[in-house]
Amino acid sequence: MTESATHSYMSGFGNEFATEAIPGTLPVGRNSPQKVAHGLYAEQLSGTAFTAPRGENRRSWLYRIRPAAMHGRFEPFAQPRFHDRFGETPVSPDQMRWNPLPLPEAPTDFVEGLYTVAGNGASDAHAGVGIHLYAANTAMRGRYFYSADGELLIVPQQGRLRVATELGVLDVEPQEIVVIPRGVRFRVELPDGASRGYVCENFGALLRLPDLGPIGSNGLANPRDFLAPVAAYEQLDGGFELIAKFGGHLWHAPIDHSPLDVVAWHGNYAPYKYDLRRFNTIGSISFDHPDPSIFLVLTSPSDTPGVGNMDFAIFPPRWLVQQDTFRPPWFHRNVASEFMGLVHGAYDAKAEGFAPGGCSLHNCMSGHGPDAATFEKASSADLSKPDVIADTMAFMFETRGVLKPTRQAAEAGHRQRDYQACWAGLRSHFSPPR
Ligand SMILES: O=C(O)Cc1cc(O)ccc1O
Ligand SMILES: [Fe+2]
Repeated sequence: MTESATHSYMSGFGNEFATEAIPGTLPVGRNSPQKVAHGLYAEQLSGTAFTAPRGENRRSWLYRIRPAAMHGRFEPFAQPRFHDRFGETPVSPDQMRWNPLPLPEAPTDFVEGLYTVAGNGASDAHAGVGIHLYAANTAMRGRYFYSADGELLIVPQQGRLRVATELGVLDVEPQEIVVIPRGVRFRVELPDGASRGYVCENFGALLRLPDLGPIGSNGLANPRDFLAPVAAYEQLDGGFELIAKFGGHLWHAPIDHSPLDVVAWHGNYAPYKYDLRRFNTIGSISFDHPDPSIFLVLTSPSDTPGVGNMDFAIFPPRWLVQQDTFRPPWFHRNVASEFMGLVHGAYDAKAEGFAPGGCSLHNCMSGHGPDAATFEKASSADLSKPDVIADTMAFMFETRGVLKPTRQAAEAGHRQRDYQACWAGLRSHFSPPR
């Protein structure tokens, strides 16, 4: 177990964990005894099909004060900025970029602050993603949320998050990520007040560590650096609200107690966090800039081998030593679609305009790459010296399907209408031999 400021964690990706806030709560040698210790209810939470292969099978057993079934009737919940209405306008192949989502002035909690940018697939078909931003300034009070549509990969950019979940509490800061499994109920507190970040709602297969192939048995994100919370429960009665995202719509139901009432749990379906600064970055030490798959942290596979429903890659600090090489990302067009965000610092393909908290979208086969200033600089850089890319953390949600912006994102005031101008200065240098 490792200690954070106030909470303990258990380490390892997808382990079979067992944790008790009150010792002696977990049944021994069975999951569902006739009577659970301390008068608790036993409840199974399945994240994969019952019959999924053992290596992919995820479920946890929760021992709780009241079962999750206990709440009032769901009614529609109005939060018009958070939804699955991707591609309401014709999806243009334009490269797109946005300034950071403005921070709210009125009191806004995490759920109220969610803002959908783009997405693909369909949550009810368990394929695709929703990509959202959040900008919030107040803790969720008396309110709990879960998404039945997908697991939530949260990438804070400004401000720490305290994520109190059914399975325990996670403290997360910028340059860390947290993943909340589909269905897990949680509340977000904002210890630093105004906070902003990115969320990938993964409708597809659960995120997992990629295979390492010839890299070997270590490297990239190492399993032991993933941290799951220890059991922590609150025993609270009151007039609370349970908000659900289900089928692309938001719903709320009254609940007369806190659903974060799990005293002990065991299993391998749990929230986790990971510090991106622990990533063991691997790159070229000879020539050429490698494909960004070398920077893969987590992947949600699709049904086609080697093709991700969603890949989460980062562009962390690293040394560049390649010889006879244009060192920054090359110009390219891909079959995959790329949503990028910047947590911290500057990104090595863009000298200007890609601000921390901002985002960009380069869809299937839309040409992109270094801006004109980056190209000029890197084309004449002195390659006899290594370059260090320090103090930076960019990331990419890369998807198999086209990312369709929402109307609000396509028409947003913070969209950079002149984004294409960053390549306008790339002149023709062609001089054929005479
Ligand atoms: O477009 C981008 O900036 C992301 C990216 C980075 C890289 O190093 C190689 C390919 C790629 O798509
Ligand atoms: Fe790219």
